[in-house]
Amino acid sequence: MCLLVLLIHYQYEIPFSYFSLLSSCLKDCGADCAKFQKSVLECKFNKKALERPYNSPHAWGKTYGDHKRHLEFNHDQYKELQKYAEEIGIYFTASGMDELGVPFIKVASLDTNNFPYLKTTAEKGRPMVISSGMQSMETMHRVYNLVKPINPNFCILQCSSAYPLSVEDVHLRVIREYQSAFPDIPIGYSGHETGIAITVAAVAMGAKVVERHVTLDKTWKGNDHQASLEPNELAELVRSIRLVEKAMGSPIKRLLPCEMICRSKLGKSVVAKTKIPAGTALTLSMLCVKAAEPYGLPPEDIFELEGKTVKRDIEEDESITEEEIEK
Ligand SMILES: CC(=O)N[C@H](C=O)[C@@H](O)[C@H](O)[C@H](O)COP(=O)(O)O
Ligand SMILES: C=C(OP(=O)(O)O)C(=O)O
Repeated sequence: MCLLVLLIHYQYEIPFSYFSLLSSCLKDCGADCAKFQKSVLECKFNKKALERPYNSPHAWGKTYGDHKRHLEFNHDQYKELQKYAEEIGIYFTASGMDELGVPFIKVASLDTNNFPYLKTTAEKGRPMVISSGMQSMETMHRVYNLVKPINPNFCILQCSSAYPLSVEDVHLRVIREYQSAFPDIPIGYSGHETGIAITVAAVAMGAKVVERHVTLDKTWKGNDHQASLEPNELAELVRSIRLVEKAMGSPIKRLLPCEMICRSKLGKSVVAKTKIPAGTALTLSMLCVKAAEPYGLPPEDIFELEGKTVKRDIEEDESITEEEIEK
């Protein structure tokens, strides 16, 4: 069974007091990890970008800088959240930080082509989860070639960065491209679509790490809420993922023990269409295919029976078994 880490992206627009509630809910739903975003805005944006007016209905300030400052947790709040995650037994991490001692570092899509940051992060030696929204395949090859020699312990997530993401923009097939281009690392999926079906399909395609945003209410103000899952959907997603993981099973196609009951009732055999006296050389016109008692020769071998002789008289409608055929 594949190892699946479910990353949960908290919505930072939610009042801080809701986070303990969300954390226990994530734990109850069976998620493995709660993930946040953390940034030092002056490092992430230049002055003009912070001063840019932000007119979105989801804006929490007049400029993008004011908006982002409103949303950012401080260090103590992160420590508190980390402590709570520890208490309830769920992994805790964030994109863009490692000073809190997280088990792995998430490189958010916006930093994936930030090669100095990527190099420094890889040099820390922690496992990395690198998302690929807003990037091209060529850039992802360069990301792989940069990170691999420094830190082989990383995975790449297919991701398209729009909120909510429309179905046509998901491109699950990129998962296959990544799997064949980078066969020695796990490939995953960071989804911003609505609902759970597409994320479950990503797991069926072999995604080993899954990230979704989570919220307590999709109608709340904030850019990502609509693309997030509410607790009942999250629980359903985890259940469905675990189910699909099990159902992926083995690539070996064979008759299963659980199919024996059905085969004994409905499985087809070679049956005599007419009475066949001992010593007769068989022709196809003497044979037919039926569900029969006892179970006889498999019908897929019927053409090989032509010309073979039978050892004893066989009655019309009787199954033909291996023992009755001359070698
Ligand atoms: C690419 C990236 O960072 N995407 C993040 C993760 O998916 C998002 O949470 C954005 O931060 C969010 O959509 C931005 O919304 P606003 O601009 O309203 O703060
Ligand atoms: C933006 C993030 O995730 P992604 O790029 O996977 O959407 C993030 O982790 O902050």
